[in-house]
Amino acid sequence: MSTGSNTDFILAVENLTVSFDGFKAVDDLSFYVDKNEIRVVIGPNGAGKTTVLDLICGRTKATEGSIRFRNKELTRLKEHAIVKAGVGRKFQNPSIYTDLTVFENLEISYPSGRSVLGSLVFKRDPSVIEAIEQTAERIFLTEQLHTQADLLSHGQKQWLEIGMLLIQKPELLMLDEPVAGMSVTERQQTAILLREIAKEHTMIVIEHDMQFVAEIADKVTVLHQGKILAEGSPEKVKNDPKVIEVYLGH
Ligand SMILES: Nc1ncnc2c1ncn2[C@@H]1O[C@H](COP(=O)(O)OP(=O)(O)OP(=O)(O)O)[C@@H](O)[C@H]1O
Repeated sequence: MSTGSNTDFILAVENLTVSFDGFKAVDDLSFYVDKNEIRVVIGPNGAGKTTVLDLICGRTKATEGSIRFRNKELTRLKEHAIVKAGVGRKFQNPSIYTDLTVFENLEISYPSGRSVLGSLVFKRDPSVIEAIEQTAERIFLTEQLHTQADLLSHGQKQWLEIGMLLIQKPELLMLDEPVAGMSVTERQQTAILLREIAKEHTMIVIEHDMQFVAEIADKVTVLHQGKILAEGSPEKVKNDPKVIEVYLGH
């Protein structure tokens, strides 16, 4: 569990607003995330969850408000600069190189590792190999290290993409529905994996599966129409009549 308080938060989102042709998808939103916290964002379709992640990673520009990550203002930065500042994002569908092996996918993702085109004279650095092997072990893919990514199960592909993020050591990882399409066993393993990752990183996760949310979340933020409907422990949020009315009851 996170032991921090609002005085040592790593991410401070304040009065964040984005309008699309006058429609406020995110409306004067403020929330704070502690270091090593797993924050889960839930809410009905169209609540603004994905847009919040898009704003944090710079894919969408805010109309108003601020996003401070380790006291650095992100709203003025370009996407690549936000990645460089330590923010990694995984999208809903795995974006891995299907014709490469697990090893090669991780190698490409390693900072200053081999480029996609690769060079024939490229010599593998032992420290890179070690980082790849450690990451593969964490994401349960040691035995598949030299398997072509295309042949992995859907769940294993999701883990590989998490691994591709992890190897870049972002301080903040943002995951959009990481267990979508996974089997029950894969979900359980993913919960263990995320709790393990949270020892060294901070995470924001969008998720619908409330069982999974209860297993991983330190704190849950419930969005509705671009605003916070409720926030607190998974238990507190689950029993909130407003949350039951607009989301869980459906
Ligand atoms: N680039 C855009 N232009 C116009 N409208 C947009 C844009 N991006 C998002 N929206 C709108 O903003 C609202 C919030 O969308 P968003 O995808 O963030 O919701 P969500 O909570 O992630 O929903 P879901 O669970 O369905 O993914 C929706 O009404 C969506 O149509």
